Amino acid sequence: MVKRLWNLGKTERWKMWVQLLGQWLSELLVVSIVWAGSQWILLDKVNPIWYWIIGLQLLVTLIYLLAIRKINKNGWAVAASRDLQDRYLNAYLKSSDSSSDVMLILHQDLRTLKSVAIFFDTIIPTILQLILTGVVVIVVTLVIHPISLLIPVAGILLLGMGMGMLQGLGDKTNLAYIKSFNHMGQRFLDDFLGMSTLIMNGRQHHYAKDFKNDSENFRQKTMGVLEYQLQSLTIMDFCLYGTIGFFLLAQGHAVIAGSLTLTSAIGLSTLTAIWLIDFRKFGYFIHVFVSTLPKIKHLFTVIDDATEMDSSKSNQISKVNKIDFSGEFGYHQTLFSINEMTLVPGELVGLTGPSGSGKSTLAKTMMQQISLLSGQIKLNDETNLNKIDPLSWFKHVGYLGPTTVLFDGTIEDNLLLGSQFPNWQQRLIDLKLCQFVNDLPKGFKTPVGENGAQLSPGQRQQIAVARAILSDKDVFIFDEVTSNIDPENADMILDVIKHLAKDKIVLLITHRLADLRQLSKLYLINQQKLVMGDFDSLQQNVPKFKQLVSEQETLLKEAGLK
Ligand SMILES: Nc1ncnc2c1ncn2[C@@H]1O[C@H](COP(=O)(O)OP(=O)(O)OP(=O)(O)O)[C@@H](O)[C@H]1O
Repeated sequence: MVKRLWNLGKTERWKMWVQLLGQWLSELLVVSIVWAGSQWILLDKVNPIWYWIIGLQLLVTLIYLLAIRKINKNGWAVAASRDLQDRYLNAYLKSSDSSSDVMLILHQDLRTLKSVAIFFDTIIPTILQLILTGVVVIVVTLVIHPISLLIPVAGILLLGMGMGMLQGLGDKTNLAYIKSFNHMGQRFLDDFLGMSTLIMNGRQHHYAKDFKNDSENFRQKTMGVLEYQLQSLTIMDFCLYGTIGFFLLAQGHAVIAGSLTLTSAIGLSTLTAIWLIDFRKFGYFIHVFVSTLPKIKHLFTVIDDATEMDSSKSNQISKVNKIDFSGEFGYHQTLFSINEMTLVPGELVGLTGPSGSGKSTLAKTMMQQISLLSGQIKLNDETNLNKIDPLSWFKHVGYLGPTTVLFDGTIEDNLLLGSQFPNWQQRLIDLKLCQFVNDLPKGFKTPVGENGAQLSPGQRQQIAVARAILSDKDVFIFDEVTSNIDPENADMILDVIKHLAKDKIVLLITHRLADLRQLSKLYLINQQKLVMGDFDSLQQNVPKFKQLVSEQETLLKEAGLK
């Protein structure tokens, strides 16, 4: 996974190398100045090589700080984050349905996308800087006083062991914290939402006690996490600052013993201290990074799933003239099966059945949101739907469900979202759709309000149907579009759908009696099978259909609508 992250934003990666070089040389400049300064103060003369080293470091540092840093700032981090974001969003759009669970995951993923930049602008440069300084420390120490190298190496090993031991404890502490947080959140919400019921029943004191216990439990778990984090910091500090202290003592001892000059001891100590302080920074960043890793892994899973889907669904189609269905439909278990069903332009086909029988499942399968359990949906007698790229398929198919989605803007903005019609107003007149707009003072420029709040449900549905029709697809699926609106608007929309079906493939999913009566080709999901007929034949031959009809008639009578 680290390799995959490394490969993101490749073309801009050189900017990180420039940034790294600038940062690294400015860090080493401090060491060079201290080392040369100590020679100047203690020996009254400076080795000429320092002039060259300091001069070069100073030049690079100044160029970096004054010119490059401004232009180059985090160039790779920005490009790599954008690269990951593009790949993720592309994959997400290909594979999404818009259920609330998916929206929740999307929110989490977007947060991860924001936080992933730390990898490119901080963690990688810190690791590389650590390696570069490490090489300098090793080479210089081996040349000047090899035995001194043992101390930082031992300190780093000790640090690794300490952090490794804490890791296991950390997972347990974090899990306990998350559990108590979830529990507390649920309890709080339950109590809060049901407060008036609790008060009416005089039970608020009992729940207050529960709530108090939960908060105490939560407080303790939170303190546990804080304690653990402090312990980790203490161990890191103990190992690294302890190593620096011990190194200084050892250097002092070497100077007294005469095996090291004082100026070399000062130089080596400064260099090693800087290296160990970088380790301290790295320890913190890696902790942040490790906790983000599972979330980043999820982003790559979404991307990989979509890539896999892409390679198996690479076909395109120019026009849909025929759709044949055969197979089993459902989520994990078969809801119903189809032996044979064909949709062609020129005939309106209805689909009905009891609630939960799987009508919307068929629509979702056609929209490629779920897969067939077995069998196939064949297009134009030649291509299997599951081999068609979803984005290409959506150019040919339009779905409209019972819930209308309108966007804050004018009626015209909403109608023309996906419009292919240059002469769209004439098309609406021909269809006798959205005629209510003529009575509005601002006509098509009337604002609809958030999600169409300024319009009636029937008017909203007319706009949604009109928008679907103006997008000029080959195939239309209308799922209960006449169900939740007044009979007058529902009749008008049914007329429009019938008109549309004269030259388009149209499937109307409905249980509304007035619709069912007018459909000459009607499929009923009955006992997990599809039965075909028209209103009269189904009523005669299928008791379940007869029952559905009589239930609806009773409801209509009770509502005074019949
Ligand atoms: N995402 C899902 N995962 C698993 N099962 C689901 C999912 N969505 C729906 N179902 C189940 O599939 C079955 C059929 O649902 P579907 O929405 O297709 O029925 P329907 O005939 O359209 O019903 P209605 O007329 O009430 O809208 C139901 O039992 C439902 O609980």
